[in-house]
Amino acid sequence: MKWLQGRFKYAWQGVTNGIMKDKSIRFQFIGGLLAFFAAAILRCSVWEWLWILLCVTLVIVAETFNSCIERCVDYISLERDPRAGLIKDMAAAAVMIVCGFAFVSAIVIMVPKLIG
Ligand SMILES: Nc1ncnc2c1ncn2[C@@H]1O[C@H](COP(=O)(O)OP(=O)(O)OP(=O)(O)O)[C@@H](O)[C@H]1O
Repeated sequence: MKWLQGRFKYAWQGVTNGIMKDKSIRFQFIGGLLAFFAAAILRCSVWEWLWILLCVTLVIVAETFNSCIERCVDYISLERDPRAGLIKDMAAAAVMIVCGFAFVSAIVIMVPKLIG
């Protein structure tokens, strides 16, 4: 049980440090809160809420991994190197792909409610 508490404490530290110290993670958290706010205003169904929750979770997880990879690369070396650039670009691509999925989901769920 103590082991589990320790794990949770360190993971929670990771969440708070991510929000406080990384502007990209903070930005995605704020975006997620806005998505929840929109879902509440538009009276989304339980399934729509779950889909929005999935999108927000995926985006925040992808951004967290992206920031970790960027920091790992910078920790190893701050020198410019095409291999370092490729690693960072691929990590950023993962975020962009997930954001694309979330954007399409938002259009499909929310636009019909806004129109009619
Ligand atoms: N060491 C490096 N060598 C070569 N190219 C790099 C290097 N570091 C960054 N780059 C290039 O610059 C881009 C931006 O990298 P950077 O680390 O500034 O991330 P960022 O997306 O601006 O995130 P943040 O705003 O959180 O710093 C990378 O995607 C990569 O193309």
